[in-house]
Amino acid sequence: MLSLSNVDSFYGRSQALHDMTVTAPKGEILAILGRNGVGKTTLLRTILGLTDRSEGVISLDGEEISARPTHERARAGIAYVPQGRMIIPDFTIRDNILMGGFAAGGPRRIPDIVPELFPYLMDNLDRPGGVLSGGQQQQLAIARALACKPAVLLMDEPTEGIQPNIVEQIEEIIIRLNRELGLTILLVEQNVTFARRAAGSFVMVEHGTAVETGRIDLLSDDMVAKHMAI
Ligand SMILES: Nc1ncnc2c1ncn2[C@@H]1O[C@H](COP(=O)(O)OP(=O)(O)OP(=O)(O)O)[C@@H](O)[C@H]1O
Repeated sequence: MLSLSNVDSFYGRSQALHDMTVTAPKGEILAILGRNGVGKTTLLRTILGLTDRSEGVISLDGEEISARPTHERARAGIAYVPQGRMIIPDFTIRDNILMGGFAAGGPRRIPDIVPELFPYLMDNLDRPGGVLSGGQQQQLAIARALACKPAVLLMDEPTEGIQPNIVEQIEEIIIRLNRELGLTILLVEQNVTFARRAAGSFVMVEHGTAVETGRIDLLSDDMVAKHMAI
């Protein structure tokens, strides 16, 4: 279980999260919902200690991690699939994947699940990451995160900007990572239909705070219209 209690988070003097309290139950997907710019990415970055400063308590399986540096949070089992994927285009696909293991300080090897999930990546390990399509780069970002041997995956809009025919593949992989590997996933998602299908619980973010949170079947169309319609 990953939880935030009364967390504030700052970029310089600008406060982006206000009194954020939310829990991601172990082995479940938590959908993080809300309009653009409300603080969803900041919530993920705060969990990893990537904003300038934060206050409040962040705990993983009952252990407080809020005071720890980012690399120790990675070693504690939290991996990040950032918005925009952040592939290094000149590095090979192999090296992009192995970078994830480097973050966690573990052995540098490609995780066993990667050939099964992403055969295309395995067949092209020596090619540069930059030749991949958006969807393939998203697969690579997920493979890189898995190399960290995570218990918790933070995923930021993983299907954004991806060709429609690949979106479904990525969605199925997210569900498999949760159902088959038991990963706890915090998923920033604009697609409410997919969030309802994949997630066990949700948090609706507005102005940097959780305005609604609960089991996913309590996510009403009214809440979606109120907090997500443009
Ligand atoms: N590096 C930064 N420095 C200063 N302010 C930032 C920085 N990153 C984000 N912000 C501000 O923090 C607030 C929350 O942004 P954030 O990116 O977390 O929102 P979001 O809900 O993830 O939006 P989107 O859906 O567009 O990614 C915004 O007001 C944004 O301008």
